[in-house]
Amino acid sequence: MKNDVAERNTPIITLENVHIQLGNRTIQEDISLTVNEGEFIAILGPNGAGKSTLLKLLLGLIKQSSGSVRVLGRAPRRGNTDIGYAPQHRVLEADLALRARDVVGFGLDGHRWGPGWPSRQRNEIIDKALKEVNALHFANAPVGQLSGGEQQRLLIAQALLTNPRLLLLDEPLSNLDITHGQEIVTLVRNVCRARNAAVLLVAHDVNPLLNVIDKVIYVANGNSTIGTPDEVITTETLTRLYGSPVEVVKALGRMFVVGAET
Ligand SMILES: Nc1ncnc2c1ncn2[C@@H]1O[C@H](COP(=O)(O)OP(=O)(O)OP(=O)(O)O)[C@@H](O)[C@H]1O
Repeated sequence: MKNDVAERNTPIITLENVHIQLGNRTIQEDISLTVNEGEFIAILGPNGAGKSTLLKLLLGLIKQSSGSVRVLGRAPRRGNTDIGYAPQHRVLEADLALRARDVVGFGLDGHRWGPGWPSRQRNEIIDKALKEVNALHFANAPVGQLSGGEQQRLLIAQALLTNPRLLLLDEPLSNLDITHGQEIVTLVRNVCRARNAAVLLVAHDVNPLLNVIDKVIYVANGNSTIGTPDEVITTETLTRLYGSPVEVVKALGRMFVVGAET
């Protein structure tokens, strides 16, 4: 079930006519959008379209060349504890000796309960996050021996440590099969609803997310648009974004984009 409309009227992110240039490459020509409190949004688009770049912009890791960016009422800044971020993740080495709870604890480094606080509070915060992602039972396991889905849950726990109002998840479903991907989607949906946090989740396939997301941001060929999946994932809209013929096929409650590298 999606979020209640009444909860979704406070802007958390506002981009106005934002142009992003990296080196001599234009990543976004003119992106404008608003994300409201508690919204669950998928960021979609082909490889290299600029999905991760959009997250980096919100994190203050890169800067727009023109236009206005507001996140939680301010210009983006590094180290904003109101934002939880889980970067793109590759499966960890099997012989990595760190425990799961140590990996989650890295999310506190640089914050109030960082490594200088080997305290009860630090452990309580880590345990609370582990519980929220249903990972307490493997808290002391060597992280390299955990499955891709279990490792992904740890990254989400890490991102939750500072009680963020905005969660940015970069491809949390990559490397997961359908069942484990669905577990992560349900988990993120529950977190989003329980905390009324906005979530931006980068993905390659909208289908595992169709029943839970409020909107999609689709980026392609330097262009972007935001709306519900039914508004955005259409032959007409995607052909305009890509600047070349694209066909959207809908079957069995799923959406397929044909004619573009997705
Ligand atoms: N510092 C840089 N200078 C020039 N180009 C860059 C720089 N950093 C990233 N890029 C380019 O920007 C583009 C967008 O990268 P980004 O990682 O945002 O894409 P993405 O949509 O997340 O891709 P993927 O789905 O493959 O992860 C890529 O073509 C990348 O090579």
